[in-house]
Amino acid sequence: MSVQENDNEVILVHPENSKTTTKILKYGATVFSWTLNGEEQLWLSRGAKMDGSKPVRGGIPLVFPVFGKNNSDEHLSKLPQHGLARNSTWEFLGQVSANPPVVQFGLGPEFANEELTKLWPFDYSLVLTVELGKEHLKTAIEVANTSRNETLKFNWLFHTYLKIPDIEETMVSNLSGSKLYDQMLQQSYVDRQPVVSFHEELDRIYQQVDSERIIQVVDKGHPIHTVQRHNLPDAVVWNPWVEKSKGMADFEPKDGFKEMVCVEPGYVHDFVVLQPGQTWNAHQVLSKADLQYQIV
Ligand SMILES: O=P(O)(O)OC[C@H]1O[C@H](O)[C@H](O)[C@@H](O)[C@@H]1O
Repeated sequence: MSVQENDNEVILVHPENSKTTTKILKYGATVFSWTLNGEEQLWLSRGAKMDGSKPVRGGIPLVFPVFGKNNSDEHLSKLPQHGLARNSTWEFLGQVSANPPVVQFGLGPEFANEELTKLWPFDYSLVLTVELGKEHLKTAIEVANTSRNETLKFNWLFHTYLKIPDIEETMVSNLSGSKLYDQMLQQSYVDRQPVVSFHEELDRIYQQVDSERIIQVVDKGHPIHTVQRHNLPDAVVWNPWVEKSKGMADFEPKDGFKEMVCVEPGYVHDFVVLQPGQTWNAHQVLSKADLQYQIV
């Protein structure tokens, strides 16, 4: 059996390599582990809450309908940081393919966190599709506006925590020349550095990065993660470093920031707006892959 379901999680094992697996928690439909030939690719905090009491610190939390904390929209401003999808238990919709194994999860106001749904009372339907390839992990989202008369506006983001051996030896490539909003400096500018490197807390929203740009995480000259995006023009790059890690109760060990970097493909520079009956699709594909030097 390549797909197993229990009360809280769904586990996929690749039929051609039992050491290639992924695990998804129904809470948040959070992918919290992805092993490629026995090697874990995602970072998961040892202090992560897996019991539904808090969004998972690590893996791939799903951000919807708002990225960060909104202060201006009448309804979105009532939601906590990063919305309600990561705080809701999703419905397991089942397996849709055997090789590669593909499963789906669904969320709508009828299943979502009740308290938060009262604060953001819109009609929508989300379907998350997780595909475990021999060499990749694809997560795809479809958002439908199921209302008869109201528009739906939202952000989407895959808050992907990637596991790395050493943040100080890590570079994130292929973002050079892109406009960004630096959340630390609270300023927008164009990144003129050839690669992103890490020496302190870094929290940047790269905006409208051409989807042809394949973002890579490079460790001592080797690409250890390759992130391809479809319909996800923005990419947040984040490492909390020393102080911010100390301040997060579920971030363990405290020096765990050395072994993680978040590269978060999303649609956050603006809202996606759907008219009644419309749908929107996007996906990310994670893999290792050869080094791609791209012209910028
Ligand atoms: O602590 P959380 O709500 O999970 O947010 C974790 C992080 O998410 C994103 O990467 C934001 O850019 C950061 O500013 C934020 O700190």
